[in-house]
Amino acid sequence: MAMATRAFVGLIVHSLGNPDQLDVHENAVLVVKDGKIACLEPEERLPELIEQYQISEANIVKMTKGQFVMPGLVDTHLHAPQYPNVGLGYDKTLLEWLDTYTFPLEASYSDAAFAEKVYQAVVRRTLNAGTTTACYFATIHKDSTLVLARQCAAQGQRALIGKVNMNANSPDNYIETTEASLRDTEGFIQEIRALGVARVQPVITPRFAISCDANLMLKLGEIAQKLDVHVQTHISENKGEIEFVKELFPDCKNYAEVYNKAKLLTKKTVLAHGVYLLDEELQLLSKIGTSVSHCPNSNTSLQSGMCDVKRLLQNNVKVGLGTDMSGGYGHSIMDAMRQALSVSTCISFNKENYKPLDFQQVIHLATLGGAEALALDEITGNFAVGKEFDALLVDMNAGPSDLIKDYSALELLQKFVYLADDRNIKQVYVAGTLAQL
Ligand SMILES: O=c1[nH]c(=O)c2nc[nH]c2[nH]1
Ligand SMILES: [Zn+2]
Repeated sequence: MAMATRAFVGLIVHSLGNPDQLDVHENAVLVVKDGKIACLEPEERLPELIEQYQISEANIVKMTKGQFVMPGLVDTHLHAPQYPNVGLGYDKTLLEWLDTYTFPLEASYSDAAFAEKVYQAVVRRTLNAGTTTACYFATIHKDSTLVLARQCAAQGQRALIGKVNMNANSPDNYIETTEASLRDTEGFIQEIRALGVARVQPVITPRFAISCDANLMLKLGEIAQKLDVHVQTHISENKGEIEFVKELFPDCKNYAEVYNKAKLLTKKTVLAHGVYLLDEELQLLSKIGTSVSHCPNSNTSLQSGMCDVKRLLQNNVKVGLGTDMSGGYGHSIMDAMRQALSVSTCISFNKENYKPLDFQQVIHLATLGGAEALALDEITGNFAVGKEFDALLVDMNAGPSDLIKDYSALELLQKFVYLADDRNIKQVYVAGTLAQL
């Protein structure tokens, strides 16, 4: 059945690429045809557009006071298998946290039935919080990672999905040989592509430089190049981690160089955290077009440190937001926006003339910034004509917010950033299809 052509009428907000200033249309009409943005015009043109696009009355969504449409949220970094641990285990820092809580849980995804139960819940929970695009780490298990891909396909989430690679410094019950790691990675890429769902794609996922030896990383870099696949990993999250990487790779002048030597830094690579990246590393990322996923909740919860997003942006590094669940205790990019603001404010306390992030900038990072960070910005991230309609209908009359006076469009957006939760997300669309929440 052909997809209905729809019109959304009222307040429409998105980023055109300038993080400092959103593009706000107070009385607008957005037409969605075949799941894509057909036009964004002033409301006066509604009668003509109804005629031109043959839009039926039932497919005109008129927003009321307090409601608006914005692009869907992009989670550039989260771990689906860690969902059962969300909210647990923040008494340890990264390396001990991995050994104590995370690896034992992830090892249990050799059981695909367990994976099905968790992954169904993760996709549902994140979609319900407005995450229309998610970039997932799964585990080393190919078959249960495919379960996650099928869940995204079935529930209608746009996703990059990574079978994790780990052949070093890992527990005996959660490690793979180089041969198995490469075979299953290529097999996974073939099988996920065979699902034939364009919005669900693979991402090559060496866990981090501690869990993979140089040979495995180089082979993965070559696969990424050969098959034109996205890449994700972690970098410079924690001081102990950075020291260990230095010991393991004494010939590399910094952490980014380890990945660069392995051909893992590309325009389609996203690196999680980057709290302690050096200026020379930022210059390299900027030159290549590799991005950083900023995960403020995780960086605070695991006591990793404070990432200076302003500095990344000033160095022309692409940045998106990530929950890093369960390193972070939140599953929601609404939470990530708030935590990004808090961390940026804390950084400003120790710096002269430092202007912290503001609410418009975090909305940009959560939408178009995230899409750019995942190299998906030709498809999603804002309402440019021809992009897929990944969007939220937000209602600030619900949940924790009472609209007891008249608020301007920018005030409503501020309230969204500081107050909203899933009760404010009335509808979620991915590629024009309404998700069942
Ligand atoms: O926050 C993190 N979560 C993880 O699972 C992980 N693995 C390596 N480095 C990591 N950092
Ligand atoms: Zn992570």
